[in-house]
Amino acid sequence: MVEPIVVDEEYRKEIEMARRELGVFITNNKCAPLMLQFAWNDAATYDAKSRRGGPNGSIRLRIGQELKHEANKGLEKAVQYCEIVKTKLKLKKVSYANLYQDSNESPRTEGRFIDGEEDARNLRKIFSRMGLSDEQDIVALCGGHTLIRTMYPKVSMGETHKDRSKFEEGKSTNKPLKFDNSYFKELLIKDASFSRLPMDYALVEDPKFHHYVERYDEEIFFKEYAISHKKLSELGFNLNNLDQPKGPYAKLNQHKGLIGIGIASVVVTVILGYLLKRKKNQLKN
Ligand code: HEM
Repeated sequence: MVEPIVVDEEYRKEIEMARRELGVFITNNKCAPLMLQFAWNDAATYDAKSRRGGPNGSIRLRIGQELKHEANKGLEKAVQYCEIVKTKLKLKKVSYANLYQDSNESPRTEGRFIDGEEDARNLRKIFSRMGLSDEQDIVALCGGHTLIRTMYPKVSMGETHKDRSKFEEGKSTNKPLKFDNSYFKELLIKDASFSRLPMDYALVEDPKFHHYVERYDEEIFFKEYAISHKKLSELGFNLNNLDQPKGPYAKLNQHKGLIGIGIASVVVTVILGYLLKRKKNQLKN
């Protein structure tokens, strides 16, 4: 029988505090694109077969290895932002040590990097490896690219395009800080003045992906993005099967799907809350 999960009250409070603080930080520093990409790249290491990797913040522990990979260009900044929040709040329970069980994972995550050059086949391969093989999840989540602004000359907080991107400078959307369905609309226009990643084109060219690109008016996109993002943030957690990886942090790992482990996994949920709130405000005004 599965024992009920008891979440330490102090731990829960710290997670809530971190969530609020990160929300404010992201708004003030206009760094939602960076943080969303950071959260995604961390989650995208998940391997459904071995149940290793995933949205657990372990990306931070592989500085010099994973973070130095070109696919993660400039994401050290996101780690620094998380550190700022962690230090400011003087978090005791939510510790990076929570994540150490994944810290010696780097050899296993080799080959799980993404670089934007992927075609439709590779996109399916990446998401299937993560256990997200449904086309709806793939296209909805890739809608996160509505926030891409790495291609702009100035990205955020003094960074330049070169600090964040290996791709040509250009514009990838008309409104890079606005979370809406314009990514899909602009993909369909096929306007050559937009800079696109090969994976972006794959979404319009593959007939099954195309179906979702066309279908995504703002309402449907938001609804389905929220569902898929929740799945993303819970990768590796199954309440009915707590046979989680063993080791000193196994207990903490069990809480993962409920409140998230460590700051970086909080980022995933904060981002979603932030984006949805932003959207609501936009509709009000
Ligand atoms: C397999 C799928 C994906 C690939 C291959 C991919 C690849 C990339 C690449 C290469 C960049 C950097 C572009 C540049 O250098 O200018 C990027 C940026 C970004 N990605 Fe993805 N991505 C994928 C899926 C996603 C998903 C699912 C999300 C969100 C849930 C996401 C969110 C972002 C964001 C927000 C940025 C912009 C960061 C910024 O402008 O600061 N990506 N992606």
